[in-house]
Amino acid sequence: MKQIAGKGCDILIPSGDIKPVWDIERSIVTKFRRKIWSKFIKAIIEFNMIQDGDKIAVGISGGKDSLLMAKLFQELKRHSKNNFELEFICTDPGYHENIRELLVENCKHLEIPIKIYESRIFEVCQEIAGDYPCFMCAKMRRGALYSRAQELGCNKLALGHHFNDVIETVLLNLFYTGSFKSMLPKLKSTNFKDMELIRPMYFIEEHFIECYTNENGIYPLNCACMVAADKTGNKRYEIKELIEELKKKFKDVDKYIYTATKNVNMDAIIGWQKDGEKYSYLDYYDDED
Ligand SMILES: Nc1ncnc2c1ncn2[C@@H]1O[C@H](COP(=O)(O)OP(=O)(O)OP(=O)(O)O)[C@@H](O)[C@H]1O
Repeated sequence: MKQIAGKGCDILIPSGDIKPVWDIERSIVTKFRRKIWSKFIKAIIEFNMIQDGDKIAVGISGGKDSLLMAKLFQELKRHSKNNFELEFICTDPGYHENIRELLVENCKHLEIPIKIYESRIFEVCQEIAGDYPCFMCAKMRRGALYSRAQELGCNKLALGHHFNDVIETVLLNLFYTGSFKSMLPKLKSTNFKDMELIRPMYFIEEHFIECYTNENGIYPLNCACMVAADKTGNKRYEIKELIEELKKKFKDVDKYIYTATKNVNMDAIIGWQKDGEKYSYLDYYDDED
């Protein structure tokens, strides 16, 4: 499988065989209770992500993050006071047949009742997105997931972005677009009426997702992209490395990057954007006398 993965991707290969599903589920509320389960619950509560009557489409790409997210939601449904329904959906963007087989086998073993929908996303990106297919691919996948979710009567779409995705996004925006912008834990869709996107893994650190995956012998889809492999230098990996380097000298730098997104001091900001409009602090400078 390794030769199918994109260049520059981290490959997660478990050291042992996959454990029985019962053990895997138990590990979430025992060994990984503090580092994974509690963080999942914290995000759901802090950002008020689930309400009675919700029908949530859980996006499963087959990677480590979304496979864990599926198990977390199943566990939550078993214990939650909230009355909500779940659908597990995958848009197959054109995975290699071995990759698709791995996805199906994993979901079977993990008892995730996945619904897989065909699409030609990789093919389309290959044809028309030139040297930078990632942005287009992500947008198309998101659109396809929203459509499927809506067809299934869902009002929410859950994605498996985790804590490291969040802080890497903050730095990517800072360094490569010159803007201070985060990834929000939930947001309303602008294109799909009454649909909301939620990111319940917002506080879970990637390292613990890797530990859980490895410890349970799960072989997830590792960077199943068939398009971008040789085209783009992956900036996200560079940022990941940079954060790791910084952490050697300043252990909590990751926590501080996140905290900064909650502590923007508008009295010390030169300019900002809101609802597509640009503002400058000078617009208000003389009002403050
Ligand atoms: N083809 C897909 N079908 C369903 N959901 C998807 C698909 N691609 C992405 N997603 C959802 O969007 C999230 C973020 O996608 P991204 O491509 O950034 O994945 P990732 O960080 O590699 O996560 P994962 O380990 O779950 O693949 C995934 O965790 C998953 O919830």
